[in-house]
Amino acid sequence: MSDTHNEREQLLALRDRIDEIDATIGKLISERAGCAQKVAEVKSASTEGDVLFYRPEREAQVLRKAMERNEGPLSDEEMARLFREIMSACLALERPIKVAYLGPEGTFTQQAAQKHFGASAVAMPFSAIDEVFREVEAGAVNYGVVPVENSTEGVVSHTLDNFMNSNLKICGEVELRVHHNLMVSSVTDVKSISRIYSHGQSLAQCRKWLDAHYPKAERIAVSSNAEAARRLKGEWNAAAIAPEKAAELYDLQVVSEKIEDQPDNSTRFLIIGTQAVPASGVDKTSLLIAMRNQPGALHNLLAPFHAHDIDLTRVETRPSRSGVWTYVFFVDFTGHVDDPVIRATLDEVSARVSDLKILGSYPKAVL
Ligand SMILES: O=C(O)C(=O)C[C@]1(C(=O)O)C=C[C@@H](O)C=C1
Repeated sequence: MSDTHNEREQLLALRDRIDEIDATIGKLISERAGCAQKVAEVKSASTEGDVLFYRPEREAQVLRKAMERNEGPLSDEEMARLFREIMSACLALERPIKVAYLGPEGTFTQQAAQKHFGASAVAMPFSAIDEVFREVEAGAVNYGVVPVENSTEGVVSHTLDNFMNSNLKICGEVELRVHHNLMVSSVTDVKSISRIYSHGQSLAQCRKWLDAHYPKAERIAVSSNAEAARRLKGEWNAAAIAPEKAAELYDLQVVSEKIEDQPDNSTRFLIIGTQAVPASGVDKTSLLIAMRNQPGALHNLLAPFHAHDIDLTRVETRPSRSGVWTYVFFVDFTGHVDDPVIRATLDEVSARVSDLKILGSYPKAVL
C-alpha cells in the first residue's frame, strides 16, 4: 500500500527532523569520544605500569544518571542500554578490552558479557570456569565473566570454589532475565518431535510447559544450552531449549518463546579482574570467610552485620578443601569496604573467624 499525499508530506517532515537530530547526536557522540581519548591520555600520563582504562564505578554512575535523567518515551532500561553501547565504543577507543566468558558461544554467560561490556568489547568463549579464571590470572584477557547464582546451568559452586585458590577480585555483577525458547532446525518436522535437548537445569525450569506440550518427548540433558542447539543440525525429530541467541548462531527457528515455568527466572554473573573498584554510591561487597566448626559459628559470624544494620544479600556455605573441621562461607552484603561503618564491621568479623578475604566491592548491577 502506498502512502497518501498527506502521509507522505508528514513523513517527509518528520524524517527531515530525524536527520537533523541524528546529525546533532552524531556530532555529540564524536565529541564525547574525543573526551574519552583525552581521558585515556590523562590516565596514561599519570600512571606507571598497568593503566586502568575500564572504570566500573564510573560506568555504573553514567548508566544510573542516564536512567534518572530519562523522561521517556523510551524506558529507563532502553536509554541506559544505548548509553551502555556509546560507552563501550568510547572505552574501545581508549583501549580494546578483552573479556573471557564461560562458553560456548550462545550461552547466557555470553549474553551477560555483552550486557555488561557492550558490543565493542572483544569477548572470547572458554569451555570451563577454571579456564576463565586462569586466562584472567595470566593476563591473557582483562576480565572474565562467570555465572554465580545460576538457576540455569548449575555451576554456582564451581565459581565459588575457584575463589578459594585465586587472588582475583570481583569488579562487577550482571543480572540477566533468563528466557527459554523451544527451537528446531530447518529439517525438523515439528509434529514429530520425540527428543528435546537442553541443560538439565533448563529442562527442570520448563517442566510444566513440557508436560503440557510435549508429554511424550524424551528429555535429554546435555552440558549446556548452546550445546543442545548445536546438536540439532540435521535432526528431523528433535528440538532444543536454549536462549534466542543460540537460534541465530546455529541457524534454528524458535517455535515457542518464553516457555519457562517461572516468568521472573533470572541469573547472576560476576565480573572478575585484578583491580580494586572505588565506591560508585550503590555498591555490594563479597567476602570469603573460613571458620572452625563450633556450635553457634554462623550466628557468631553474622552478629556484627546485624549490629551495624548491614543488609546481607547472600550467605553460601562450602566445604573447605583444607581442614576437615573448617567451614567456608561466601557472604554478600550491600555497601563498600571504603565506608568506615563497613570497615569497622569487617574488623569485628575478622576477630571472630580464622580467615577473612575480601573478594571485592563493586557497583550493584544497574541494568
Ligand atoms: O571516565 C573514564 O574514566 C573514561 O574512561 C570514560 C568512560 C566513558 O566513556 O564514559 C569510558 C570508559 C570507562 O570505563 C568509564 C567511562
